[in-house]
Amino acid sequence: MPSSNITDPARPDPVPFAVPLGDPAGIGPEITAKSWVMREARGLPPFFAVGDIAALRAVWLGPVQLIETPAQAAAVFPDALPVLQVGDSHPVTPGTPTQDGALTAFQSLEVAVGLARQGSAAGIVTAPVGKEQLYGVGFTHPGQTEFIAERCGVSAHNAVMMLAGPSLKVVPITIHIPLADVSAALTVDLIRARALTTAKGLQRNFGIARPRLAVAGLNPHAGENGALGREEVDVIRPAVEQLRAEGLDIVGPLSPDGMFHARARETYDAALCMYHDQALIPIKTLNFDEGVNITLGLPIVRTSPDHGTAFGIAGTDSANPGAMMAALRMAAESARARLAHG
Ligand SMILES: NC(=O)C1=CN([C@@H]2O[C@H](COP(=O)(O)OP(=O)(O)OC[C@H]3O[C@@H](n4cnc5c(N)ncnc54)[C@H](O)[C@@H]3O)[C@@H](O)[C@H]2O)C=CC1
Ligand SMILES: NCC(=O)COP(=O)(O)O
Repeated sequence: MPSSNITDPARPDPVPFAVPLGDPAGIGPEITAKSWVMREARGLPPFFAVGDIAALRAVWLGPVQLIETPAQAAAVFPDALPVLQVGDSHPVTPGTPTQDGALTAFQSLEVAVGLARQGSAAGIVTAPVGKEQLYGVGFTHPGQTEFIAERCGVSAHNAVMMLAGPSLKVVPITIHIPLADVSAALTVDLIRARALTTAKGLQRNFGIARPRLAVAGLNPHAGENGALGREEVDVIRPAVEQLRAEGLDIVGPLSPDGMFHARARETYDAALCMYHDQALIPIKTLNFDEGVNITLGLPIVRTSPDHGTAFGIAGTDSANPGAMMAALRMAAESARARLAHG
């Protein structure tokens, strides 16, 4: 499989990134268009939208140009936002998701992953999808992370969701499952797989030679040695000890409430958290407008803004493109780091 290559000397134009527009009724089209407007000011890599041009037209009057292949994108990009149309065009009302829109989002993701896997795109930067809407049209994965991993032949265990911002990087060990199921889902194997992929991902995508990992407990005060819950004693500490014996620079389980203040954050490169909100609340509090969701452990580059579809503000021209631009920049940096570090 070709690696993500944005500087292939045999190709005169840089290979562009594919941006599946996500739910057409969400803010994905708006933040993609606003990112294109800021392309020079923010030094963004070339990219093309994958989806329904009607979704862009519903929120933006700027220049768009249909392309038939990704190879046409680099030449178009300086003057117009290139769009690879997926399926038929459907009417789009921002803020009102539809089944047709969810199907377009699903198909756009599939197309974009295929283009990245075959090397026609340097990677993918996904705009937000509505998970409830996707589930409604037969999407059987918990999220895009697991879908992309499967299409790349990587098991869900070995694909890691990392949320990364200027102040913090976090990894949820369990992701989109009910809180009531978290304890049963936590195993030494899962923590080990996520930690190893995270360490490798920090080296490969961020150029951190010897990553330092901090592992959160699950219970208040990391369980007080079993008095406030057994998960730390039975699962988390054994996993950390095994990983340390394997050579990882890793500490924990730490009290979750005390590991995200500024001085604590200086002691590690990424925090492994036991469930979705334990990881995402601190990063979104600190870095909402520049937080990036990057998938580690894949043969392709995949990033995304940290936020969702924001249906409530879609069509009001108030969506902040900061996280989308950060996702585009991180995709380009990650592709470069992969070339340098292998
Ligand atoms: N990567 C993805 O595809 C993600 C998708 N989602 C999906 O998004 C949908 C809505 O999820 P919520 O929990 O409401 O989160 P959300 O991130 O869409 O919205 C949370 C709050 O932040 C605001 N907001 C979000 N992005 C913004 C931006 N760029 N500029 C200004 N304000 C912004 C919204 O207006 C809302 O007040 C759900 O269906 C969920 O499945 C949620 C997170 C990530
Ligand atoms: N809360 C993060 C999120 O929903 C992103 O999920 P994914 O669709 O990127 O797997």
